[in-house]
Amino acid sequence: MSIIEFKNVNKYYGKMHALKNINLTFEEGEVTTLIGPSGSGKSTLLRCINGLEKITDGHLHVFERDIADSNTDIRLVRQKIGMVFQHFELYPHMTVIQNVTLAPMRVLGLSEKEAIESAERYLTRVNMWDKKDAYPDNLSGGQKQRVAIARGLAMTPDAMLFDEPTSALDPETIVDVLDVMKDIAQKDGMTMIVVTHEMNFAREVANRTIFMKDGEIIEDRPSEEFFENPKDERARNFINQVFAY
Ligand SMILES: Nc1ncnc2c1ncn2[C@@H]1O[C@H](COP(=O)(O)OP(=O)(O)OP(=O)(O)O)[C@@H](O)[C@H]1O
Repeated sequence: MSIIEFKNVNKYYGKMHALKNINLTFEEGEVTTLIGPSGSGKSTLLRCINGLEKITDGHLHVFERDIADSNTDIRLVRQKIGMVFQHFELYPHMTVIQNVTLAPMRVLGLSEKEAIESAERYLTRVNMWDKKDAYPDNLSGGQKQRVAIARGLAMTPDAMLFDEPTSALDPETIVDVLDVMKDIAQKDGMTMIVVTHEMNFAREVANRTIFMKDGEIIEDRPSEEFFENPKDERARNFINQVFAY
């Protein structure tokens, strides 16, 4: 059974047709990258999955719940799906450990002791336990993003969405974040959907690559095959451009 299912999904922002008749399914344990030029609808597609954007028409089921149905409790869906944003979205007035323990205590009902134990496990995993008492403003972008990933993992999600997680980072910190993501994909078998411009991550870590342009899915194939031989000219041009330097 697919965990995410798009059927004839359209999304408009006013007159802008951002997603055009999307039909897609995602399976448990898959690592998928969404790639394509700026403005092709990648973030919109990702954000529809956890209800941050509303679809205009069509059907979208996530963990068997109809996302477009106003009776669906979107919080239950979000509990199962972690989200990592480009700009981290950490609470600046809270320390690292407070950021990571907040939702597990409030939403999952963990005691403080349990939440701290869990935070230790995940912050150690992303090599940030030694910074547990630091405030986000005193961390590099890459460190903040690793905390954001630990915060997502601490909710023990069934899937994780990443929206350009390395686009706002200095080049020297990108690799640390990608290594953490690779580790989660390979050791945990986490279901991951990653919007990224990091083609080497797409090629080497993701099982599947979806290439989008102008709100449409142009190619959707195993990453190895896709990068070996993009079939569509638009995909070929894109790949040639991004690997040109
Ligand atoms: N909140 C919004 N209101 C109006 N238009 C929007 C909004 N969000 C996105 N768009 C438009 O929808 C289209 C798809 O945007 P989206 O951010 O999904 O693309 P993307 O492929 O993720 O691009 P990028 O790689 O630049 O982040 C773009 O033309 C964008 O300008």
